[in-house]
Amino acid sequence: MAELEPLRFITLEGGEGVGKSTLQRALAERLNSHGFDVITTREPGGTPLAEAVRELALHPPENDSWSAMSEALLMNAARSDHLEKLIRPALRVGKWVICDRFADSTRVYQSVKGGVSTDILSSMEATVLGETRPGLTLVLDAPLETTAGRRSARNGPSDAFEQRDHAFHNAVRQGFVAIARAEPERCHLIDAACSETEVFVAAWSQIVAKYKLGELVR
Ligand SMILES: Nc1ncnc2c1ncn2[C@@H]1O[C@H](COP(=O)(O)OP(=O)(O)O)[C@@H](O)[C@H]1O
Ligand SMILES: Cc1cn([C@H]2C[C@H](O)[C@@H](COP(=O)(O)OP(=O)(O)O)O2)c(=O)[nH]c1=O
Repeated sequence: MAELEPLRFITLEGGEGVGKSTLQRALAERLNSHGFDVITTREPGGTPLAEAVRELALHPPENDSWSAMSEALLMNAARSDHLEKLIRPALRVGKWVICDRFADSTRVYQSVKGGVSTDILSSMEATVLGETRPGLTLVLDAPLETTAGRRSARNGPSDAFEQRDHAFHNAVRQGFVAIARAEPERCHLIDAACSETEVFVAAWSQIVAKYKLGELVR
């Protein structure tokens, strides 16, 4: 049987401030420069409804918060809309889609938060994604000191939450590394402590290899 081509659907994963959006812009620019049509998008979000869910999920009313189960449902509801209205239609007409965070973020964040079993998270993921699985997932990894520095350079001094939650950020980091190691066919771990150029070169070489772009992009 002929091997199926990987979907031109690339996801970028990793902790906050690791460099996903920066890499997304650079990859889209490079693909564009070779004449490919590229959609860049993010999760939670990417469609008007999913962006509304993002606002709800990330900024609940003061003195209230979502349980991990509610968050997992919200992320999956947003993802379902995003897949249906943006990602699948784009892939169908031959566009590339580069998404800043996707299903691995739910696996990691909602399980680190506790309270939802891996079985439940996996079954939600399978139901929502169906056949639309990323062809390539680039997992950006860097020491927490590096990402904390980048976040505070971006946002100003890190807030009390970030200071307090070293253990949380560490669990998130380990969660992404574990996924990358468990699924080497789909995922590639990138040392994101390097310069922007080095991160880009590592990511681009994975794309060239995975999609056999070879002569097309030289
Ligand atoms: N490889 C890198 N080296 C140094 N700084 C970086 C690198 N990648 C991104 N940055 C900077 O770090 C900050 C966070 O990057 P960003 O791409 O927004 O991360 P994320 O999308 O993962 O939260 C930004 O100010 C960005 O310019
Ligand atoms: C996609 C997704 C994100 N998240 C969280 C991770 C981030 O804390 C937040 C998205 O915030 P965002 O500002 O996009 O993160 P970053 O700083 O990496 O650019 O939502 C989940 O908890 N579950 C999910 O499924």
